[in-house]
Amino acid sequence: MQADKKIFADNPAVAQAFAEDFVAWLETQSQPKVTVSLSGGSTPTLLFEILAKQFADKIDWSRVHLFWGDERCVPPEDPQSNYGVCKSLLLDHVSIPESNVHRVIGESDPEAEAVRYGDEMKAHCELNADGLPMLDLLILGMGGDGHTASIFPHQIELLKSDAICAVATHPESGQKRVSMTGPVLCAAKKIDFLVTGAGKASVLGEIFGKTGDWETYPTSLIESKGPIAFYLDEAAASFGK
Ligand SMILES: O=C(O)[C@H](O)[C@@H](O)[C@H](O)[C@H](O)COP(=O)(O)O
Repeated sequence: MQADKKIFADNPAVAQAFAEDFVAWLETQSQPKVTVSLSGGSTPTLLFEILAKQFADKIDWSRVHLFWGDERCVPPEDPQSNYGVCKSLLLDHVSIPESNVHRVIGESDPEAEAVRYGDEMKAHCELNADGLPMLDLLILGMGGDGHTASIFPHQIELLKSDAICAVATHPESGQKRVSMTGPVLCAAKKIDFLVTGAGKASVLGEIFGKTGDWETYPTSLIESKGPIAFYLDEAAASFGK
């Protein structure tokens, strides 16, 4: 994996820096419609708050179309819902048209929703030569087991799926998720990982050093024709110490 590492003091500093870079990047995008896929979990919550508090009126939200790299198969009011968390921290505080928010319908049947969401992505994203949706920006997180989106090590074959989205299962809880698959993640024009906390350091060290079990981590195998950057706090980046 060829990736640029941007290291900041702590999670708030990562979120602030990424928010500023995101706004600056948006200004470089000349296309009328910009497609952005958000990560889930806890890491991006600070970013959502900063975008809502500091940048609500500095972004032309009418241009921004939001997707989710993965979603838990729960209704939006469930605290586990990635969309639900983003709605309460960001979407309810900015003037983004509802039609620009492409949530995974977590309360639907997972297999049917995986198909529907793939179709929605194809309808709203530019397609590459293989007919895959090409996101302008893909924001990803990484779990302590090296998973990204909801592609976990025990289902690493989802990195090669020929479906746009697939139903994944959390290895401990068994929770079903709808996740973008590897080819779609890797089709993105630009990929930014937000990874913070000491719990991610050892896996990151294996990934960047190509040591230990690095090849078993889905995050290791995310490639892109465009730039990949890791926004890290010092705790996550402490593998180099
Ligand atoms: O739905 C999800 O959980 C994710 O999208 C997942 O890939 C997440 O980014 C990582 O598990 C990191 O989660 P934390 O930010 O909570 O550490």
